[in-house]
Amino acid sequence: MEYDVILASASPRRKELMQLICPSFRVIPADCGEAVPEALSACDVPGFLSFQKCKCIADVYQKAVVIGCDTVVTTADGEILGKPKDKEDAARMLRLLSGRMHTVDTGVSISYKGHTDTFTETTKVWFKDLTDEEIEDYINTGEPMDKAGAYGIQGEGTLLVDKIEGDFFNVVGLPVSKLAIKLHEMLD
Ligand SMILES: Cc1cn([C@H]2C[C@H](O)[C@@H](COP(=O)(O)OP(=O)(O)OP(=O)(O)O)O2)c(=O)[nH]c1=O
Repeated sequence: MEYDVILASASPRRKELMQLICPSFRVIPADCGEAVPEALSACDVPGFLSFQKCKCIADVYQKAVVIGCDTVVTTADGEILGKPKDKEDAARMLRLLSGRMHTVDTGVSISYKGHTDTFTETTKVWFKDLTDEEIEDYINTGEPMDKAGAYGIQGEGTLLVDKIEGDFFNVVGLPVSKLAIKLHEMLD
Protein backbone atom coordinates (compact mmCIF):
# COMPACT_ATOMS: atom_id res chain seq x y z
CA MET A 1 0.00 0.00 0.00
CA GLU A 2 1.16 3.55 -0.82
CA TYR A 3 1.28 5.93 2.12
CA ASP A 4 1.30 9.74 2.06
CA VAL A 5 4.32 10.27 4.32
CA ILE A 6 5.04 13.79 5.64
CA LEU A 7 8.24 14.79 7.40
CA ALA A 8 7.21 17.72 9.61
CA SER A 9 10.67 19.28 9.71
CA ALA A 10 12.62 22.23 8.30
CA SER A 11 15.92 20.44 8.88
CA PRO A 12 17.82 19.64 5.64
CA ARG A 13 19.74 16.92 7.58
CA ARG A 14 16.54 15.13 8.51
CA LYS A 15 15.28 15.27 4.91
CA GLU A 16 18.50 13.71 3.66
CA LEU A 17 18.48 10.96 6.30
CA MET A 18 14.80 10.21 5.72
CA GLN A 19 15.67 9.37 2.09
CA LEU A 20 17.60 6.36 3.41
CA ILE A 21 14.38 4.69 4.59
CA CYS A 22 11.53 6.19 2.62
CA PRO A 23 11.47 6.28 -1.21
CA SER A 24 8.86 9.02 -1.39
CA PHE A 25 7.70 11.61 1.14
CA ARG A 26 6.73 15.27 1.45
CA VAL A 27 8.37 17.85 3.69
CA ILE A 28 6.00 20.23 5.51
CA PRO A 29 7.76 22.04 8.39
CA ALA A 30 5.76 22.50 11.58
CA ASP A 31 5.70 26.08 12.81
CA CYS A 32 4.43 25.59 16.35
CA GLY A 33 7.09 27.15 18.60
CA GLU A 34 9.25 25.26 21.12
CA ALA A 35 7.74 26.26 24.48
CA VAL A 36 8.08 23.56 27.14
CA PRO A 37 6.04 23.26 30.39
CA GLU A 38 8.28 24.02 33.38
CA ALA A 39 7.32 20.80 35.18
CA LEU A 40 8.65 18.63 32.33
CA SER A 41 11.85 16.72 33.16
CA ALA A 42 14.82 17.06 30.78
CA CYS A 43 14.52 13.54 29.37
CA ASP A 44 10.89 14.17 28.33
CA VAL A 45 11.59 17.41 26.43
CA PRO A 46 12.51 16.01 22.97
CA GLY A 47 9.55 13.59 23.05
CA PHE A 48 7.18 16.41 24.04
CA LEU A 49 8.45 18.76 21.31
CA SER A 50 8.44 16.05 18.62
CA PHE A 51 4.81 15.33 19.57
CA GLN A 52 3.86 19.02 19.25
CA LYS A 53 5.47 19.30 15.80
CA CYS A 54 3.86 16.04 14.65
CA LYS A 55 0.37 16.93 15.94
CA CYS A 56 0.44 20.37 14.41
CA ILE A 57 0.80 18.85 10.91
CA ALA A 58 -1.24 15.66 11.56
CA ASP A 59 -4.26 17.75 12.58
CA VAL A 60 -4.28 19.27 9.08
CA TYR A 61 -3.22 16.23 7.01
CA GLN A 62 -5.35 13.63 8.74
CA LYS A 63 -4.88 10.81 6.22
CA ALA A 64 -1.07 11.05 6.13
CA VAL A 65 1.69 9.35 8.10
CA VAL A 66 3.30 12.33 9.86
CA ILE A 67 6.75 12.31 11.46
CA GLY A 68 7.92 15.06 13.85
CA CYS A 69 11.35 15.23 15.53
CA ASP A 70 13.28 17.23 18.07
CA THR A 71 16.94 17.03 19.10
CA VAL A 72 18.38 18.40 22.34
CA VAL A 73 21.82 18.22 23.91
CA THR A 74 21.97 17.72 27.69
CA THR A 75 25.16 18.41 29.64
CA ALA A 76 26.47 16.08 32.36
CA ASP A 77 24.93 18.56 34.86
CA GLY A 78 21.50 18.22 33.27
CA GLU A 79 21.40 21.57 31.45
CA ILE A 80 19.45 21.38 28.21
CA LEU A 81 21.11 23.06 25.22
CA GLY A 82 18.98 23.92 22.21
CA LYS A 83 20.23 26.06 19.33
CA PRO A 84 22.52 28.97 20.31
CA LYS A 85 20.99 32.47 20.25
CA ASP A 86 24.20 34.12 19.03
CA LYS A 87 27.98 33.57 18.84
CA GLU A 88 28.42 34.27 22.55
CA ASP A 89 25.80 31.70 23.43
CA ALA A 90 27.50 29.19 21.10
CA ALA A 91 30.83 29.78 22.89
CA ARG A 92 29.12 29.27 26.28
CA MET A 93 27.66 25.96 25.08
CA LEU A 94 30.93 24.68 23.63
CA ARG A 95 32.76 25.57 26.86
CA LEU A 96 30.17 23.55 28.79
CA LEU A 97 30.72 20.56 26.50
CA SER A 98 34.55 20.76 26.41
CA GLY A 99 36.38 17.77 27.90
CA ARG A 100 33.18 16.06 29.05
CA MET A 101 30.44 13.62 28.13
CA HIS A 102 26.97 14.84 27.16
CA THR A 103 23.89 13.16 25.74
CA VAL A 104 22.10 13.90 22.49
CA ASP A 105 18.43 12.93 22.63
CA THR A 106 16.19 12.90 19.59
CA GLY A 107 12.47 12.52 20.15
CA VAL A 108 10.44 11.15 17.23
CA SER A 109 6.65 11.10 16.98
CA ILE A 110 4.80 9.21 14.26
CA SER A 111 1.11 9.90 13.74
CA TYR A 112 -1.23 7.76 11.63
CA LYS A 113 -5.00 7.36 11.68
CA GLY A 114 -5.41 9.46 14.83
CA HIS A 115 -2.83 7.50 16.83
CA THR A 116 0.62 8.89 17.74
CA ASP A 117 3.64 6.85 18.85
CA THR A 118 6.61 8.65 20.44
CA PHE A 119 10.09 7.38 21.26
CA THR A 120 13.38 9.00 22.27
CA GLU A 121 16.81 7.74 21.23
CA THR A 122 19.91 8.67 23.23
CA THR A 123 23.53 8.86 22.07
CA LYS A 124 26.43 9.67 24.41
CA VAL A 125 29.11 12.01 23.03
CA TRP A 126 32.50 12.80 24.59
CA PHE A 127 34.20 16.08 23.60
CA LYS A 128 37.95 16.70 23.55
CA ASP A 129 39.38 19.46 25.75
CA LEU A 130 38.89 22.62 23.69
CA THR A 131 40.93 25.81 23.94
CA ASP A 132 39.22 29.22 23.67
CA GLU A 133 40.96 29.64 20.32
CA GLU A 134 39.62 26.32 18.98
CA ILE A 135 36.11 27.31 20.12
CA GLU A 136 36.37 30.71 18.43
CA ASP A 137 37.73 29.21 15.20
CA TYR A 138 34.92 26.67 15.12
CA ILE A 139 32.23 29.31 15.71
CA ASN A 140 33.69 31.36 12.84
CA THR A 141 32.95 28.47 10.45
CA GLY A 142 29.27 29.40 10.93
CA GLU A 143 28.39 25.77 11.52
CA PRO A 144 27.05 25.95 15.11
CA MET A 145 24.22 28.44 14.71
CA ASP A 146 21.33 26.20 13.58
CA LYS A 147 22.32 23.18 15.65
CA ALA A 148 21.46 21.96 19.14
CA GLY A 149 24.49 22.26 21.45
CA ALA A 150 26.21 24.54 18.89
CA TYR A 151 27.96 21.82 16.90
CA GLY A 152 27.43 19.52 13.94
CA ILE A 153 29.05 16.13 14.27
CA GLN A 154 28.54 15.56 10.53
CA GLY A 155 30.71 18.60 9.66
CA GLU A 156 33.81 20.23 11.07
CA GLY A 157 32.28 19.61 14.49
CA THR A 158 33.57 16.05 14.19
CA LEU A 159 37.01 17.46 15.06
CA LEU A 160 35.67 18.43 18.52
CA VAL A 161 34.54 14.89 19.28
CA ASP A 162 36.60 12.26 21.06
CA LYS A 163 34.14 9.34 20.82
CA ILE A 164 30.46 8.46 20.78
CA GLU A 165 28.34 5.61 22.12
CA GLY A 166 25.13 4.91 20.20
CA ASP A 167 23.60 5.89 16.85
CA PHE A 168 25.61 8.52 14.94
CA PHE A 169 22.57 9.57 12.88
CA ASN A 170 20.65 10.24 16.09
CA VAL A 171 23.15 13.02 16.84
CA VAL A 172 22.59 14.46 13.36
CA GLY A 173 18.85 14.63 14.11
CA LEU A 174 17.16 11.39 13.01
CA PRO A 175 17.61 7.91 14.54
CA VAL A 176 17.23 6.26 11.15
CA SER A 177 17.46 2.60 12.15
CA LYS A 178 15.00 2.85 15.06
CA LEU A 179 12.59 4.94 12.94
CA ALA A 180 12.63 2.29 10.19
CA ILE A 181 11.69 -0.39 12.73
CA LYS A 182 8.87 1.76 14.18
CA LEU A 183 7.46 2.55 10.74
CA HIS A 184 7.37 -1.17 9.89
CA GLU A 185 5.64 -1.94 13.19
CA MET A 186 3.02 0.77 12.62
CA LEU A 187 2.35 0.35 8.91
CA ASP A 188 3.04 -3.25 7.84
C1 LIG B 1 24.10 17.88 17.98
C2 LIG B 1 23.73 18.11 16.53
C3 LIG B 1 22.53 18.71 16.16
N1 LIG B 1 22.21 18.91 14.85
C4 LIG B 1 20.94 19.55 14.45
C5 LIG B 1 19.77 18.59 14.21
C6 LIG B 1 18.59 19.51 14.23
O1 LIG B 1 18.35 19.99 12.91
C7 LIG B 1 19.04 20.66 15.12
C8 LIG B 1 18.25 20.70 16.40
O2 LIG B 1 17.10 21.47 16.23
P1 LIG B 1 15.62 20.91 16.19
O3 LIG B 1 14.77 21.95 16.87
O4 LIG B 1 15.55 19.51 16.69
O5 LIG B 1 15.26 20.83 14.63
P2 LIG B 1 15.19 21.97 13.53
O6 LIG B 1 14.68 23.27 14.12
O7 LIG B 1 16.50 22.01 12.80
O8 LIG B 1 14.11 21.39 12.52
P3 LIG B 1 12.54 21.05 12.83
O9 LIG B 1 12.20 21.53 14.22
O10 LIG B 1 11.77 21.79 11.78
O11 LIG B 1 12.45 19.56 12.67
O12 LIG B 1 20.42 20.45 15.42
C9 LIG B 1 23.10 18.53 13.85
O13 LIG B 1 22.81 18.72 12.65
N2 LIG B 1 24.28 17.92 14.21
C10 LIG B 1 24.66 17.69 15.49
O14 LIG B 1 25.75 17.13 15.74
